[in-house]
Amino acid sequence: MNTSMGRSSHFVKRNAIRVLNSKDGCGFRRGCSYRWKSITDGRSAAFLSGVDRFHGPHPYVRSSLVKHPLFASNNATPSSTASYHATANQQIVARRNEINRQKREARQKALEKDRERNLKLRHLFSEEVQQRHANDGDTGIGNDVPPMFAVKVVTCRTLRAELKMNGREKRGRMFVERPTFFGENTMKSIDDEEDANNYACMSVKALKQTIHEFFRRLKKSTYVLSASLPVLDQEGNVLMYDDDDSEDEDRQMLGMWPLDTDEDVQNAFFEAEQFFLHHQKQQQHDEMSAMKRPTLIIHVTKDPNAPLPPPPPPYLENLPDPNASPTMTMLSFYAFPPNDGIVDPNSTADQLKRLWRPFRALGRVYVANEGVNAQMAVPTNVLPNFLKCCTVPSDQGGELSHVLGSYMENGINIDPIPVPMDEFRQNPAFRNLHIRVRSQIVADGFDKPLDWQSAGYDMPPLEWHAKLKEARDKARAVQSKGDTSSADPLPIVFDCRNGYETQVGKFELAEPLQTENFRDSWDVLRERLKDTPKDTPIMTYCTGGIRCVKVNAYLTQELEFTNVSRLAGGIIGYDRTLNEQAPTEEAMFKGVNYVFDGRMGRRITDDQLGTCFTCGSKTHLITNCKNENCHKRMVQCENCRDSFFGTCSEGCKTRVVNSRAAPDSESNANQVQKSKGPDIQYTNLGDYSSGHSSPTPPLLYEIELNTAAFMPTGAHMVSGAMQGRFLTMLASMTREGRILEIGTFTGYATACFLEGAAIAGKLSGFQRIGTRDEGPYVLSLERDRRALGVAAAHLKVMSEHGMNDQAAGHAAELRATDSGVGDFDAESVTVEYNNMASCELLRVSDALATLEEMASGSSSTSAAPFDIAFVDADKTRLTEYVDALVSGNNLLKKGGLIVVDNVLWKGLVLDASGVVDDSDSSDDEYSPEAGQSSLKNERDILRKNRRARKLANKMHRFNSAVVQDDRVEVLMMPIRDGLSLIRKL
Ligand SMILES: C[S@@+](CC[C@H](N)C(=O)[O-])C[C@H]1O[C@@H](n2cnc3c(N)ncnc32)[C@H](O)[C@@H]1O
Repeated sequence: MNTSMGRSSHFVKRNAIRVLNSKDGCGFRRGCSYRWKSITDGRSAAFLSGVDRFHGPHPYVRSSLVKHPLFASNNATPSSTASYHATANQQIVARRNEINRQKREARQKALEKDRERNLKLRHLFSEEVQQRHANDGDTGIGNDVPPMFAVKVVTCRTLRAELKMNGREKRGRMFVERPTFFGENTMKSIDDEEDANNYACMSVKALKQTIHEFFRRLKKSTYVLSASLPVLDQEGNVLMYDDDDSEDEDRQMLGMWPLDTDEDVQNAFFEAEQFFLHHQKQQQHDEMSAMKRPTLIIHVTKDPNAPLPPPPPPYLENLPDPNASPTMTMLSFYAFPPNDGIVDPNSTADQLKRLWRPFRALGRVYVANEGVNAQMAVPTNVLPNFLKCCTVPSDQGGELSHVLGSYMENGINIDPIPVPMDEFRQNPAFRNLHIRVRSQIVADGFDKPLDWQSAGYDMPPLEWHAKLKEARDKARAVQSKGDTSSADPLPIVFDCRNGYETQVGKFELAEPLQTENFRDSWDVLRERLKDTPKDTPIMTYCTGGIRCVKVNAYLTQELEFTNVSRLAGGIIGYDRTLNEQAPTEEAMFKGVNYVFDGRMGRRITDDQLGTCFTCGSKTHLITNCKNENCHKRMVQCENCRDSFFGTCSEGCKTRVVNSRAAPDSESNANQVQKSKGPDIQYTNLGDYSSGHSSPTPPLLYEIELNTAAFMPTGAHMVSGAMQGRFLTMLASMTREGRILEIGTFTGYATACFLEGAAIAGKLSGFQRIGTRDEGPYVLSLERDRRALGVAAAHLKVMSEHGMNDQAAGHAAELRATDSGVGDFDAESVTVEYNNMASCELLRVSDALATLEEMASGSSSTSAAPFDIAFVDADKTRLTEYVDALVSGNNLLKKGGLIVVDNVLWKGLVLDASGVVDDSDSSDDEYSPEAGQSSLKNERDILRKNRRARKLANKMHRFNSAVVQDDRVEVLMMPIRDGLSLIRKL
């Protein structure tokens, strides 16, 4: 960029305040990289796709900039955090690569060995070698012996069952090279490595090694080998049989002899050879043997002297098969072991993994020095065993009593209604069991830990229920009759969950702390309680109880309150206890209990406390945006969820639609992330069209979101995805890619034109980057300094990073960090894109005046004529703009195209009457009135707006005039708010 952009003074400050006050935005963390999102305002979201520009912003939703609290501290800048994560990620990736490399090498070695063995076998099997052996007659007894032994290996039933060997592993055949010393009728002691290689299988060790290559599972067991000669059928074929667990004596009776020493092994092969030669003789005699080579049967049986495996711990006795469970049970628990806590969290995590493996449980478990925090799904048929495993004391075989056991406050919170397996598979709360070691099980932000053992009274759910009911009745009495007779003050009830959790459900009388993160609670509590007497009863609750341990420790130890209690087992415990012990009682908790697993929430009562993020109606549903790049958590009603395909905005919806419609274009750098899920059922043609158009580059979505954040009242003015793609297509079809834009705003259409101009330049074979005088070049005129500042930042990102996901990330950072965007205080700025096209943003006081100057050739701004002029500003003077563009050839080439936006003027051109009041000529879409009028969602309301009617009349007059102008040819297209293509003849 060839300009210095001024720091935004007024602008930055204004948004900084918005950040601090923001209640409706949220920064969030996904995986290990921080992602920044802003909640766009409803109206801009509705306008983002460009499908519907008529819908106004929803009054319930305010746009805001969002700042992640992590970055709020002075020393944690986004870049330092990002670099920290980058380093951590690099280490993980390097380690993974190293492991993969080693695996590859080992595999390569094994393949190489296999190949060598196969080659050798093939050679030995070759007719030539067989023939040579036959001719050599090297057995010393004048008969020919093939160079290979066939060895049939049979494993016993006990081993098969114990090692869960499949059919193919039960038995098999391998070929062994006949050792040369066999011809000399001698034994060989095989002790060095070379010998072992040359005489594979001629020692116990070598034989076992070869067997392991075919029967890999045997490695895990202790077994003994014995051998027998083959049994032949009447035609001389070797019979295979299933082995059983014969005792020693039986084995001898069956003609099996043990292979305990190397000598035994060699003798066995020797016997096999003799047996074969004997049969060969017989074959010559009666021509019946089908045995082609010496054959030995090797029996693999469990070693009777192997030590017995230790008995299973009591909790694994009679363990049913967890895979056969028809349901899953959701549960949660936490423990703060006293004294030194968990001394070695890593080994505890390993221990938990090992002990819980047989249960096939899923979930998310955190282990830290301070304790364990678990949310899990356990197959219901093994639940009793699992509970035993976690709770049995050490003297009864329990291995977890030092971390869980009696330290699990309120035991294990078990959801009373198990989830059927089908349902669980469709919408899994967890997919794996993740046991992670963390510095804390609940991040609190304290410099040093408090005493978690001393955290107020742990109030049983029914007592809590009664207390709350009593307080509610008292509060009602005070309200209705002004009865203040009671001496006891009402308790303060704190909902200690984060703001988003309380949106869909809470206890009556509760005051939500409204934090974005748990660690923000301390300031909120200190401020709220600063004038409260220390003996005021304070009751706290959260989802499962763990957060209240910390809150109450803070209230008692730091703020010195004396009458503090917390709901034992949290809302989950309350729900279960009430269901089990007082099912007829009306629950004091209303709505949905938000939970941190795939279910998102458990409905406790039918009350709908939430407000739909999209339409503002009441709902109890909470969800995450289905656009995986966004994933914003939001309250959204069923209707909006269906019409937005589970996404939060038109922008995200289009991304999801595009990504599902383009399953094969993954290699495209601009490809948006592919979403999983069922195929989309399109409900309107706009969605269908988006779904069947090439994906919009990710950068453009971020430009829309930035516009909503930086220029909320004008966010509806951006061209949007559908129109933007159309403009790119038009620009790419020109010969030179020379585009003039009137009305840059935040640079959405400018970016589309620049993209198209670069394509045009490439297709036409331009060798140099375009300039004012020739080649692919976009000139965009704008008078608003703030809009230009935002546009300049966007085009800089595009110039440096392109339009892909990475570029989108940089653009998203602009609104997240509020940096790099300021009022434009230069005259112009030029950026280059793709080594092909350049783009100049020019600040003007009036675009029409600048155009007229350029047309006359007198201006310093003059440029070679353009292929396309996009008129997207100053809608009351369209006739003058078209005039300036078509008279003379300085501005627009002969045959060039003028594109005029908004020619249908929100549909009101239909109503346009013959009475046109010209008195108001100060049109500007980006005016306060325009912002206000677009707040309203219905055309009828617009009809009542005098100014809107006047503008519609003007537009109608322009449309009627231009179609009669014989210097041009017009095609009006009902895309979005109407686009007229006006070709200069
Ligand atoms: C509809 S917006 C442009 C939107 C943009 N082309 C896009 O697609 O994202 C109109 C812009 O024109 C600018 N504008 C209006 N009148 C103007 C004038 N006389 N001279 C220069 N700019 C003007 C406004 O400040 C506003 O930013």
